Amino acid sequence: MSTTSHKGAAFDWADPFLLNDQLTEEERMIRDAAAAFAADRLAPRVTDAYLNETTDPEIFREMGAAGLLGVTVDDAYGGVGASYVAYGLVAREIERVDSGYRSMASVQSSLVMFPIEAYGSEEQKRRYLPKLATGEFIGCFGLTEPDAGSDPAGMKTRARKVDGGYVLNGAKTWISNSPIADVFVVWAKSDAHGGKVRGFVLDKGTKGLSAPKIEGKLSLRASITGEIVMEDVEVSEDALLPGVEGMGGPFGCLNRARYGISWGAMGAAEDCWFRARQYGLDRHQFGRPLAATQLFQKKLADMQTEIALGLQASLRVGRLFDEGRFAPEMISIVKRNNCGKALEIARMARDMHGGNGISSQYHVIRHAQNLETVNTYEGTHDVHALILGRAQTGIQAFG
Ligand SMILES: Cc1cc2nc3c(=O)[nH]c(=O)nc-3n(C[C@H](O)[C@H](O)[C@H](O)COP(=O)(O)OP(=O)(O)OC[C@H]3O[C@@H](n4cnc5c(N)ncnc54)[C@H](O)[C@@H]3O)c2cc1C
Repeated sequence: MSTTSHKGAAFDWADPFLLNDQLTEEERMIRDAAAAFAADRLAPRVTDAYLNETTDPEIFREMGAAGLLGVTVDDAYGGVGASYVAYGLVAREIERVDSGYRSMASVQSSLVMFPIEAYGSEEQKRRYLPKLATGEFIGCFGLTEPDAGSDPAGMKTRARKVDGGYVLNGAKTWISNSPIADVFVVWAKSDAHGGKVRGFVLDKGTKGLSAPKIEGKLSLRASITGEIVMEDVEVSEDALLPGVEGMGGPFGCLNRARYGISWGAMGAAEDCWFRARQYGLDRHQFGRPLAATQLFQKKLADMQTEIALGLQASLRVGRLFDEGRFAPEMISIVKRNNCGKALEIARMARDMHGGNGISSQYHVIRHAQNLETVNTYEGTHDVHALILGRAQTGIQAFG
């Protein structure tokens, strides 16, 4: 990295606010392990996976072996027991390669392991968490439905109480990992609990449970997505997550995943920024490098600025998370802004690569396509604006 001395202070163009210095030794070690894993195991596979729309389930086992699943989960259950900042750093390194790979890991850690750890019985924790941590089990999280996306409380999935358990009926859609999942965390309105939303943990192979793949995605193609169809799925009482009732259950999980996404999106943006810079130095037009032009440098400055600010904001929210002082609105700020800025940066990097920018070999268009999804899932850019508008005005504008 080039450093320029100025009155004794060093400026590292790639780390303008010296984020590295603000991390603990453990956080740096976890980040470096994730970076090495991403470079060695993920980067060589991603172009083929993306072009062929294939997801190798083995990646979960490899992530587990590298200690990248359940980063914040208690080590007594197979997790790493590290900080939320460490979790964010892992997301950043994985998404530097591809948002789809980060999605696979985010779902496993924040949307499946977290609710089982936070809301599950001791028996559920012991049964699922260690195998989810090693990647032997793959998890998915079913909240979104065909008619309930931004408004998940409008879900139609129902759990009907029967002797010794429940019968579930309904359909979930756009569910990451579902076609290859062993463990399904699904949310349903339960008649035994006054119609309140409850969480259930279902096992693959249960009668009436299926998870067809959604074909033809032009974004996030390295991460498999499917439906969850539940037709009279009968489960015993011990499938219910006992520790939570109402929409606070799924939102507790989403808070964590969204926070991780705020870091991840910046990882994808950094990859685009670094690639655009290098391309500008290497590519000559009109007898000089593209990087010698003012317009090119202005674009690099915009990228550097947004990424430096975005990472610093995510670090702050992560520290507040670790201190138990976070509010969901803080997460809306960083999820919304970092995803929106990352998408702009990826599109800009695509443009700066000219015609080469549309080739899979240069990676930037893949990031741009992926970030379209990242900007939409886990609360769209606009819905997070409405959450922040409500916080300021006291008026809910959702509908
Ligand atoms: C690849 C992929 C993976 C996903 N993985 C999962 C998963 O693992 N689990 C899961 O449960 N879900 C998952 N999702 C679903 C995702 O969370 C939803 O797509 C998202 O919540 C948006 O819902 P929707 O698609 O129904 O859009 P809609 O809610 O129909 O929104 C459409 C548009 O309308 C806007 N809009 C909505 N309401 C308002 C309003 N009140 N005011 C103004 N504008 C509004 C939105 O901002 C958006 O621009 C995934 C989605 C994708 C694409």
